[in-house]
Amino acid sequence: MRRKVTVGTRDSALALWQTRWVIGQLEKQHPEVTFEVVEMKTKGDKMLDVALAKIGDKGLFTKELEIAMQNKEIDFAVHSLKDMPTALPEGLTIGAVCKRDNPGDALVSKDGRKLSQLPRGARIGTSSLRRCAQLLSYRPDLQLESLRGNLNTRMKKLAAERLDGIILAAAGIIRMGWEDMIAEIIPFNICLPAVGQGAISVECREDDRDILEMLKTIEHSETRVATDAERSLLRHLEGGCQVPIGAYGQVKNKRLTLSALVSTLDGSQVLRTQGEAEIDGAKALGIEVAEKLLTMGGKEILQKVRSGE
Ligand SMILES: NCc1[nH]cc(CCC(=O)O)c1CC(=O)O
Repeated sequence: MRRKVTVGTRDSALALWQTRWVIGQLEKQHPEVTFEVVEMKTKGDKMLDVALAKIGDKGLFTKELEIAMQNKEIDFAVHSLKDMPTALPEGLTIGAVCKRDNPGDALVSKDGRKLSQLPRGARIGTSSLRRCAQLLSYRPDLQLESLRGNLNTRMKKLAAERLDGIILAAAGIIRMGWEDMIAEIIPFNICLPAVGQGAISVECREDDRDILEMLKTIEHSETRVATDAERSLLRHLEGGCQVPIGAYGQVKNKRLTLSALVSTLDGSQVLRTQGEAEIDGAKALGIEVAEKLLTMGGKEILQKVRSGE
């Protein structure tokens, strides 16, 4: 085993927290190894004020790290699985998917009100098409305002822009130590999470045996299986950030379930379905549930959203 390992990460507070967490776990098993952290800015970090759906680039938060990995400047990179494209660049692989934290979306509101208690026409900050569509479907009176930036920036905008609330991934809020600010984890029947939400992933070179071996110690097989199903669904729908798509996989009693959703941007049409399979059938289940959505009318919805109608 090598003595020194170089780890790439974005430089946001959340990314650094996640990277330190991964290194902390690895150090328990490999006290002889020194981990050196290399902070990098990705294109997504340089365009933090632009709506993701408008940039529409795959690998916005990963590409620079991936190039550094291919060039052997870093040995592995720590990501939020949610930010990873479903197709990886040549020669790279996901060496570990770690145990998922709370996968839900959380409401942080002005005076701790829950979603159902917000006044009519309340102004809610989120730039995610998936969150907007589902919130509008539940409460068409809500006014959704664009909200981008790192978690710190978004939290500050709650007060600065006098919003009634903002929606963020629960996992991110909890990792930053702001759990007390969560008014409500929004139930999945109202807002189904993004593919991979709440899971940290580690990407590395697929031929780097030492690193692959090392990463096995932080792999969580149930999270891997669940998120494999979600990512397979997203790949089949050719999702990305331009279409409201939600999915949540879960392993219970050695069975895998996958719930999924496709919606129009305004939440006027929301399709939901689910499926179940053995745990070794994650990829096939993702495709099966995606196909179900497409035949239920998802095909027309995807066409509508993509053509900008
Ligand atoms: N899109 C940015 C992003 N990527 C991962 C997380 C949260 C952490 C996670 O899902 O593991 C967030 C913040 C958010 O969506 O509020």
